[in-house]
Amino acid sequence: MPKILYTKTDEAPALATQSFLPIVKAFTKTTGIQVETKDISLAARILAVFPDFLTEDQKVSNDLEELGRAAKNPQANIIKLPNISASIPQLNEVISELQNKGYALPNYPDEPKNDAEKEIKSRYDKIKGSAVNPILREGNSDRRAPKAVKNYAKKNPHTMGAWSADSKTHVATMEHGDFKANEKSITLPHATSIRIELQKTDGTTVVLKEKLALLEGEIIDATIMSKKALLSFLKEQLKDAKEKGVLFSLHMKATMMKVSDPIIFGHAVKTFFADVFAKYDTLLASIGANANDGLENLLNKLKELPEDKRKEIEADIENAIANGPALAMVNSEKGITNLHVPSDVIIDASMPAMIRNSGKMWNAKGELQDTKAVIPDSSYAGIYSATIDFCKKHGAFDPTTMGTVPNVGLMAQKAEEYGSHDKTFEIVGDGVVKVIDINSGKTLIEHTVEKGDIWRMCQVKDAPIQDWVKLAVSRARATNIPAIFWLDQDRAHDIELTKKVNTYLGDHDISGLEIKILSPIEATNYTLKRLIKGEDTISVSGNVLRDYLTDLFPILEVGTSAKMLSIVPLMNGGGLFETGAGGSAPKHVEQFLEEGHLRWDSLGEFMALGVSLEFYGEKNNSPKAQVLADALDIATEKLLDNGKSPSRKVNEIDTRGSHFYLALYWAQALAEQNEDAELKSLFTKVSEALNTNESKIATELINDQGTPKDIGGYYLPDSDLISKAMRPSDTFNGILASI
Ligand SMILES: NC(=O)C1=CN([C@@H]2O[C@H](COP(=O)(O)OP(=O)(O)OC[C@H]3O[C@@H](n4cnc5c(N)ncnc54)[C@H](OP(=O)(O)O)[C@@H]3O)[C@@H](O)[C@H]2O)C=CC1
Ligand SMILES: O=C(O)CCC(=O)C(=O)O
Ligand SMILES: [Mg+2]
Repeated sequence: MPKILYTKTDEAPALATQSFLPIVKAFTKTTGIQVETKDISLAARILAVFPDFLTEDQKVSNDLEELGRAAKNPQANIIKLPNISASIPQLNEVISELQNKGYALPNYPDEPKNDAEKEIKSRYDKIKGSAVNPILREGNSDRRAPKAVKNYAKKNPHTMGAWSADSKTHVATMEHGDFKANEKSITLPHATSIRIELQKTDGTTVVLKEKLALLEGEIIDATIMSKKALLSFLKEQLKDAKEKGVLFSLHMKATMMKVSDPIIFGHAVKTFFADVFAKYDTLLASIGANANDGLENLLNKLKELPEDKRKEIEADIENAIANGPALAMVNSEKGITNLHVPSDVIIDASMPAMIRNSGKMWNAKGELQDTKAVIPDSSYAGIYSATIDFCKKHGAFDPTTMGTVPNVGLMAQKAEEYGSHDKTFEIVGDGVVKVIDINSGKTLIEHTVEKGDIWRMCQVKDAPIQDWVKLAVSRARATNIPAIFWLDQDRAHDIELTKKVNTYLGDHDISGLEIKILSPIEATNYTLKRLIKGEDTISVSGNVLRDYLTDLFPILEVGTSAKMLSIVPLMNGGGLFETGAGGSAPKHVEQFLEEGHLRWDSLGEFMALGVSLEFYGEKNNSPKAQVLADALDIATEKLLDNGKSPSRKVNEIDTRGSHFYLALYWAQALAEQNEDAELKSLFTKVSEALNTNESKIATELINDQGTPKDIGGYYLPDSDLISKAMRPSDTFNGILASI
């Protein structure tokens, strides 16, 4: 029996699910469509891999593994909500919450002392960071702002901070010694297996990866970030930020690049607090303080020291903050800086937010200030400097007139950096890292390295590239919009990819289409020039740029990436429908717990459900599914037009109210359609009941706001408490139950 698999995740989206899913189930039930939930929350993913530490009734199924298998099934129909990609501080928090709830899980062993601890660490390391998306993404991505969303933004523009030509905001990126500069790439002429080893100058060899099977036509590349070059770059930038009087901010993706980026983040922390680390080096090591986990972790670890010592170090830290360049703040009221938690500032969302805010970030006084955005690796930093330069010249973008930039992104089968963490290493000693073909014994790629350098290898299989080119051509054809491949002829990897793009474009009829290959900086300028004229341009990009561009353009165009339609046509024939393009917005939970108001916008869920139902209808020859999908589309558009999206302020419509209005409009559209008499008659009654009770339900939902909420936990909240909190209208619940 075909099903729609709906994911239960974390934080705000998981709260929203508790209110939205009962509506979905009530509406689909009558048509025989089954909607099944799969729990891929961070807590469930941990419990699933530690059964040996749990009692029988605490054990849970491994839903992520099941979903990963389902994604390869031609029948797959998966709705995927954003989930937490956990940093180490988040991992420690969830473990401690679960332990307090009676789950006898082991601690995360930062520095494992024996084989048992190594094994535990390796289980946790697989859960850490972006551990869900790469497993489900068995296809490339098609993300765009639907017409209704774009039209709504044009009529109801979000605020955009003005830009001035003399803004001191800029991007700082490395000019040598980084991943881009050191990249080497090859395309494999035939399938083989490789071994990765570090041959140290002292004559010993460390095997970094025993064996990795590669397919014919697969592109691999390897590169290093030189520690020395990075440290001198960071030092220079700190000095320059102070001299120029701009905020120092670091923008990384410590979640997705879970091995490399926390190390780079840690170097920034150690460079900023160089005096503190020099003075207390051994002491800090003895309490297990790890700069890679951020300043907050360091401050927490200090609590293990005698009070006078703790105070002394805290004073030195404060002193360093006072004497260093001003730091960009994540929360100025609480004193949380850009260097506190590696997962607080995530580049895909943080850079667009800054650009939308006149290129400014918050300083310690809670005021906006020009910023130095430090993005150490220069592979992709240029797209942000080009956008910033563009804004300095042309002023802020105007949502009422600007065009749109849909994206076709290469990501299938862990393409490009996604998943590269199993092939990323912090080098333990000087020497040479070699990628060796096990069959021929030949060295395919080698790099001379120094202790502390970060070496990383990425792969892209051939079939995903073919699929990506095909998707790009089909989107260009369907929309008649120019499609630009963002590929850099100065990067070894992109040169290999370009050869394939040129070959595979030959497999398609591209007559009459405008298809170009431009470097990321050229592509940015080309796209932005068109954008301000109201012209649309498809960006066809690799995985990292897919991530960056699908927050950048949505945030500028429609105010948030939550409103994106995000489709992943799976290579085996199924469909994965991601909701929005953004994250799990932890700030929203905080507000919900304090004020009982949830501002999560579920538009992404509404649209994902729409395309999922449509896909269900086509796959299973189910006209009823199509009727539901068409009615949902009408309802979503009406919701936008009538301003029934969640407000940011307490005592105004929130996520729950917005779900109610979706249900009301969905029922109305089903009552008004004439394609399915059975659905028409059923939903005429539902629609009448919802209409009659509209103001009563809306009032019940608003009246529930304004007081703190207790949901019994953060990572593993109590499902009864959440359900109670998210479904406070008895009237609405009663009508749903009657369907
Ligand atoms: N696909 C996935 O599974 C993804 C998961 N993540 C994870 O999400 C977490 C937070 O990531 P971060 O990069 O900060 O990105 P977020 O997208 O969560 O946050 C950026 C800001 O965007 C706005 N926003 C995003 N989604 C919505 C929504 N549905 N409704 C209303 N506003 C929204 C909010 O702004 P404001 O509150 O100012 O209105 C929010 O603070 C991390 O754990 C990260 O790993 C991130 C990206 C994708
Ligand atoms: O997997 C993740 O951690 C983030 C994914 C993401 O940001 C995206 O796909 O846009
Ligand atoms: Mg993203």
